[in-house]
Parts: sequence; structure tokens; C-alpha cells
Amino acid sequence: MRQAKTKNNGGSNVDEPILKMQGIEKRFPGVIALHNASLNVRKGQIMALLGENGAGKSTLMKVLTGVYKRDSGTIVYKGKQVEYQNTRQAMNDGIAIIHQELTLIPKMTIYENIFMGSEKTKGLGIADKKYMIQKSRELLRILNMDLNPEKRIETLSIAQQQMVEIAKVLLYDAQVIVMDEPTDVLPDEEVDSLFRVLEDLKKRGKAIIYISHRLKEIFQICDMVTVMRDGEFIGEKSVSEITNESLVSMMVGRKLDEQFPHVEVQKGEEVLKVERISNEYVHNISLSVHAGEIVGIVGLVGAGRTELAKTIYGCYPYQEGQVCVKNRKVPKGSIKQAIHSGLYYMTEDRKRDGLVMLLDVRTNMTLSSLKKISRCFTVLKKTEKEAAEDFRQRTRVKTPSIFQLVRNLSGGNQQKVILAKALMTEPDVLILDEPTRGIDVGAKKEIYNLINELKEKNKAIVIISSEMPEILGMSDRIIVMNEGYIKGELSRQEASQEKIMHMILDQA
Ligand SMILES: Nc1ncnc2c1ncn2[C@@H]1O[C@H](COP(=O)(O)OP(=O)(O)OP(=O)(O)O)[C@@H](O)[C@H]1O
Repeated sequence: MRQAKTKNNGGSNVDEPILKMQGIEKRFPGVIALHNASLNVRKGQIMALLGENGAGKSTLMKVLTGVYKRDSGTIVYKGKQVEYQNTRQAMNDGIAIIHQELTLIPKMTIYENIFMGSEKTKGLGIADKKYMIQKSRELLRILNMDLNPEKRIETLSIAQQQMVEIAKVLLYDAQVIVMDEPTDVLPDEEVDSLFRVLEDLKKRGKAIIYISHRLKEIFQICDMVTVMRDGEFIGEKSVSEITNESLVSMMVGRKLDEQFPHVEVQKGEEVLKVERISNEYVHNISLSVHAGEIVGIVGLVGAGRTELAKTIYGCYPYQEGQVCVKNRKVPKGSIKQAIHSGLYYMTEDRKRDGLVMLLDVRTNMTLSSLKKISRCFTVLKKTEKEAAEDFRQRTRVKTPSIFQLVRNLSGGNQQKVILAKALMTEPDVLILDEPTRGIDVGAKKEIYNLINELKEKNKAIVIISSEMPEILGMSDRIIVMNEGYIKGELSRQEASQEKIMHMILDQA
């Protein structure tokens, strides 16, 4: 393998990795999660770790930080073989992981969170509050955050909370920092601040392992990439020697053709009609969606897109106006009634709202479609199995079987299960909130095909997404929102990223 030239800023030997993982194997009952997985990380560099959902990225990081014991393979850190028993040990040795779901305690202060597990005392077990506050302030300043360390976590934005996690890692003087999809939880406008911090950490000689499905980011901030497929090491490259296409081919093992397969369908009757609804989140909203039509809703974070979807779906009450499906009024403020009226909303907050972790793939997928798979209040096991198997294949959920517990699936595959559950309901109106978040490039395409299939079955579909290319590629019509208002509407033909941004900004 060619050793790449890198943008090393740490001033150390570029070629000598601070961390070397080699030939790592990890098996779970019925699953080979890692087979000959390898990863090298150097000081002052950001190494992207890429692969499709279920490729083994998280498992490799769990092996590194002692969450899982490896079956074989070696980990060499700072020239010594290591095997950690738990994340605390790894952290004490300078290897830290920042998970996508932040692990801070909301009711506690910033400094208490930063020092949790390593409280500073003055002797006699009395906490040295002054020192901890001062040190926290210093750490936050390194990250360009001017926050009062005595503030409670629950009062902070997600971006600020992420910085507190990073401050904590700095307290331990971590040399290797793993970041698992850090931008997935961030509003777009905060992503640049995070990138500035990452650049700064690089300059301080930290080695960063960066997991993300957003390929654009890899080209923006990473120096090197390691690609995994089916638990195996596929290759290590310098970012300067790869293209988007070559990266995708390495990840999925094939070339991908057109990413957004738009299909033309004759628009049918009006199915969803929203008339002048207002509440504390959205103001005077009217819109309609027809059979066989995909309407995209775009806007910046805080534009009210999710709030609008949740208002239509009965999660939030509204004072004025009405929502109709097929000319029938949907009773206000009841999700049950909304579903009964032919609406289904797939939440963006899928980890919290979407899955029963202790149930298997089959049961989770069919949970909202019980009517379809039952007769006389009894679930028809064979029909249930066939339906789940069909959707497992169509959404390409990577699992040894549909009887696997959902908690054992990779994050992206869990998301596919929720999507399968939503698609299986085949309601008259399907609202999909960030349908491909956390989903790899190969699987996205399959998901677009499934959405198109529903469109061809004359369903009315609404897609909310912060990925502009997805909205532009899939929608027949685009509604632009800002601060709870609809700012305008564009047809597929007239829409462009620039026009959308103008609508948001000029008229805001
Ligand atoms: N505790 C477990 N029990 C059984 N199988 C597991 C367990 N943890 C992970 N796996 C399996 O190992 C494989 C690798 O999963 P992993 O979570 O590492 O993938 P990933 O690359 O991080 O995916 P994603 O991008 O979706 O987060 C998957 O097939 C997953 O189902």
C-alpha cells in the first residue's frame, strides 16, 4: 500500500502511527463483525473511518476502547501492545471516544460533568470546586467557548454540549480522539465551528478518528481515510488521492449510478390539505399534497419543518385551521386519529421514538402494520415473517436474520428498520423526516427506490431533509420554510440550491 503524504501539523514523524490496529477479529453469535480489520492513526491527523452500515466501524472502536474483547489481532499504542478492559482504562491511557448520543448528565453543571469520575479534592474528600471551575473555564477557552462552567448542561445547545464532551477529553489529555458521526446531531451552522476545533486539535498533535457518512466532510477536514467493508479492511488512502466516486466504489464494492432516481407519475387527486394552521411553532400554514406526488420541505434549523410535521400528525395542538386527508377532517391533537385518517409520520428522532430495542427486527418492522398481518385479532406468523423478510431485503438491513434483536444491529441498520416500518404501513400520506440520516450511500439509493415505489402507488409523500441534494433530487415540488412560516414554493424544474437560499434569507 502506498504511504500517503499528509497534512501533518503535529510536527512528529508522519509515517509512524501513534495507534496501530491490525488483523482484528470479533465474532458475535451468528455474526462475524470484524475479520482482518486494521486501522492506523498518526499524530496531528484526522483519519476518516468509512464503510456502509454494519461494516464494523463502531465495533472496531468498541474493541479499541475496551467495550468488547477482541477474538484476535493486535493493538499497538505509543509503541506498546495494549488491551483495555473498559473505556475508563482507555481514557486514562489517552484514548477517548465521543459518541453521537452525548453522555452528559443534564441536571449537573458543566464543570461537574467535565470532572465526573475524576473529581479534584482538597484533601479529606472535600471537592475543590474552585479549581474544577477554573480548569473547566480554561479547557472551554481552548475550544473558543466562553461559557460559565457553573451552567447546567440542560441549558446548553447540542453544539455546546459537544464542546463540553471535547473539554472532558482534553482534561484527560487524550492523544487519540474518536468522534462518531459528530455532525449528525449538529445544526448546519454549527458544523463549521466544530471543524475549526478539530483543526485546532490537530495542531495540538492529537490523532483523530472521524466516523461519518457525509462524504463531503471527509474532503473538508480529513487527511486520510480507511475504508471497511463487511468487517474487513479495504484500504487506507490519503484524501488528496481519492475522489468521491473512488471512495464510494471502495465502500460499496460497486459503482453507483444516478443517486436520486426521480420517477414521473401522473399527479392525482389532492390527498393532504392543510389550511391556515397556527400554533406556537408554525404560523398560518396552508399546503396540499397530491396522490403520486413528493413534496420536499426545506429550511434552516429552527425553520419549523419538524414542528409542522408534528402538528399535522397530532403531536402538537393547533388553535386555528384544519387538516384534511382525502377531504375528511383529521381530528385535532391525536396521533391515533391521524393514523386512522391515513397519515403516518416517521420521526427524525428515531433513536428515542422509533424502536423497541429488546424486540427483534421482524416485530419492530411490523409493529405499525398489525392490521395487514392479522386476521380476527391474531397475528398470522407466516404473513408477518414474509412481510418482514421482504422489507428486510428491500431496505438491505444487514442482519443474520429477521429474528435478531434490534439492539444488536448497527446504528444505520436500526434506522433502516424504522424506515421499513414506516414504508410498510403504506398510508395515504407519508411524512418522512430526515429519512436517510445515518444511512450509507449505497443504501440511500435503495431507500429512494422504495419511496418512489410508494409514489407510483399514488401515495402522497412529504420529505423533510437538511440534505439539499436529496430534496432537489427527489421532490416534485419544494416548500421553503423559515421561522415557522412558509416563505415560498418552487417546482422541481425551477428549484435550485441558490434559489432556495435566497427565499430563506431574502424574505426572512
Ligand atoms: N452486540 C452485538 N451482537 C450481535 N451482532 C452485533 C453486535 N454488535 C454489532 N453487531 C453486528 O456487527 C456488525 C458491525 O456493526 P457495527 O455497529 O460495527 O457497524 P457500523 O459500521 O458501525 O455501522 P453503522 O454505520 O450503521 O453505524 C453488524 O452486522 C452488527 O449487526
